[in-house]
Amino acid sequence: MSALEVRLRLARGDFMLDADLALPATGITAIFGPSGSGKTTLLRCVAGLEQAAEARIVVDGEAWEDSAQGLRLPTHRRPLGYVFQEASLFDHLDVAGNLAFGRKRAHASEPLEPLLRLLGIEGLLHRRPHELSGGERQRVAIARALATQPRLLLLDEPLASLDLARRREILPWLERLRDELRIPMLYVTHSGDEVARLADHLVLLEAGQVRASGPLAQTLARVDLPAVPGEEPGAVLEATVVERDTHWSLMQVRFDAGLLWLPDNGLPLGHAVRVRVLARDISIALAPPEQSSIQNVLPCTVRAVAAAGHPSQALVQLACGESLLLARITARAADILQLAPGRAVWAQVKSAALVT
Ligand SMILES: Nc1ncnc2c1ncn2[C@@H]1O[C@H](COP(=O)(O)OP(=O)(O)OP(=O)(O)O)[C@@H](O)[C@H]1O
Repeated sequence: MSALEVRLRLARGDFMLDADLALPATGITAIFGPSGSGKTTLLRCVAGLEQAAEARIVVDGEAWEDSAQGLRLPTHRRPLGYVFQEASLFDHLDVAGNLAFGRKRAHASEPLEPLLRLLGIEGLLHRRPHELSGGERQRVAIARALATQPRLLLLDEPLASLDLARRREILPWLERLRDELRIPMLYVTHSGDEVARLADHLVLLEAGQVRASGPLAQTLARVDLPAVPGEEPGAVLEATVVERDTHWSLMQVRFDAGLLWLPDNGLPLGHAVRVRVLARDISIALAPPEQSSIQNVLPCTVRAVAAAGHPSQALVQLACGESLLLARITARAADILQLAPGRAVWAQVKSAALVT
């Protein structure tokens, strides 16, 4: 049995949302897809703010909605937290007042201190919302959503109204939530960077249909999924910082099957990182190159080859140990190299970056 079951069918004019998802009990599930694909509608249905013609929503064994049984809990009886794009805090209350709001009705009695520490807002309790930066406001909004001890946290583009600097500031806090909270989080986003950095599980929506739902790394490396406009396909590797070359400002990370040099961003040795390698930054050779400007060369096996949008392009899935990579090359090159599943090749990684 899955910890979070979401089955929905809802028609709205030409738009039809049709989802049947079994999602993990903890961690961040990113709901990703183009504008208008139904991401917000899906979240609103889970929250009971929108009524689907057919719905079955089960959280940790408890049915919140089951249209076949005539069951539908109203929103206020669903133990969930909801975080919106704009932090909707009460201006007339300070942070402490905002956090206290709703706790009584939810019978939430656990102390707030661990939550304040988790989001780094212990020092902000007596400030009013207008005395907070955008990033602090959003951290308080997340804390308020969690203060009622929900069984599910919904986040609808929580970083979309923040500038790049504020987004970078808040991402580490979201990573801590992902690693420490024991409830599922559904996280709607437009941003491939946020997906790569935060998600454990990825749901890809297209025109109301679920095109993919699966663990992040495997799903990002699929060659059969539609391109999301404005997003370059690419894979994510879980790695650890193992060495640095201060002379050239580089650091080396180890993933399960090899090593990569990346621009040094100062993280300490031993630190766990996610590395994003875009498909356009990988080229493929049949033999290890002897003299090349490319420092990162990995032995791989071709797993799949598929058309990639434009007829001149091919997308190649490569297995490197247990990890998967994606390469975008020309269809002509794929033909000349006779790339087919099982072929041993060398992936030259032109550039890889930490997800920041
Ligand atoms: N209140 C509404 N009344 C009628 N149609 C709506 C309403 N809200 C959304 N829609 C339509 O429902 C579909 C799904 O919208 P939804 O907001 O869920 O998409 P989304 O993936 O969250 O988009 P975005 O990323 O732009 O926020 C779209 O076709 C949209 O035009």
